[in-house]
Amino acid sequence: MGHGARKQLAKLLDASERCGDFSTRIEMSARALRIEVDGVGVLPLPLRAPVTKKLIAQARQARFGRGEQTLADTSVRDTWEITPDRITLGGPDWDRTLSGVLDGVRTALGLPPTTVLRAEPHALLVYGKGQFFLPHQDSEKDDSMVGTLVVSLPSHHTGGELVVSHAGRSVVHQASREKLTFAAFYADCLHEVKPVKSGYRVTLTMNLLAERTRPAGGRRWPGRRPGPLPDRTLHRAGRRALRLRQSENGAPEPPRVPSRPRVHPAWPGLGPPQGCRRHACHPAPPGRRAGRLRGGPRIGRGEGDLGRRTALRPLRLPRRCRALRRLRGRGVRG
Ligand SMILES: O=C(O)CCC(=O)C(=O)O
Ligand SMILES: [Fe+2]
Repeated sequence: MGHGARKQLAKLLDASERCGDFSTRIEMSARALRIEVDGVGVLPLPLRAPVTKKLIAQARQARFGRGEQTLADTSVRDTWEITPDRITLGGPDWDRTLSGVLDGVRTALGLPPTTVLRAEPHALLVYGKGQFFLPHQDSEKDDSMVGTLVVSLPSHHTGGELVVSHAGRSVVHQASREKLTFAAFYADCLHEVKPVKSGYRVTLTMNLLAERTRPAGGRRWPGRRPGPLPDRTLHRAGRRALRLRQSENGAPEPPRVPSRPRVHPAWPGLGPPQGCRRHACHPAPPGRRAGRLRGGPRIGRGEGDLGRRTALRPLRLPRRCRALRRLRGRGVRG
């Protein structure tokens, strides 16, 4: 990792010591990543239109989950998708860069230093002009998933901002044209991709997994093998992070809603790819519904302002991750 990148991380770590946030963003040199896609080859970064068009030729319409269904509905999600089994990530500095980013993310999100984060590729997404993804939450594939890491590959484009919201606050992540942009957020955050206005936006989405713990001094716990992060450890970590955020924001504890059954994996027939994460979009409760995802008036293509976004909030609570929701007493899943 270069000097500049190290300085940037140090600054980020320092700043975030004081306050864990629900989303964070880090930029890194594009030289850190070598990304190869089956049928296209190694992607030259920054991406240019001819290569991006080759990616689209290899992609399929992206899907999402709603209730028991898996849908490809371009009024909700309009983007191209390449599955992770067709992507190879590498480069001499990639592992070190990613691990530095994950350290920064862990600290910025207010997770304790004993948490070890891992990022697992989920999909390569290509958004052309007018393409978008309406507000939604990402589902967790297992207990260790705590959030999402979106790696935007550098490309010339306008629009296509990633807007992440939680407890009445929103942050907007605009991808760099020259650098890799890493945006991370907790799994309970509502987020959307605004319509791309020009050019192409290309992202690699990754599941953020909290896999094991290590002692604050950097040594492994004696006698412990790496494995899933114990639930209770994650509960405590998230509870502290949540309290910190709530006391800093003055935000009230979110209301509780009844639990809903889990849904089936969102890739029927295809078999769940490794690291599959489901996308769930849920209409708001009746009475608060300004637009519906199915039937009746629809939300405009990606034009949800904050009010509309609120109206489309999922029927479940903000919660850090599946492991943490027991903290709040409810297993609510879309
Ligand atoms: O492309 C992005 O920035 C985010 C995509 C997304 O939200 C998802 O795949 O769940
Ligand atoms: Fe998402």
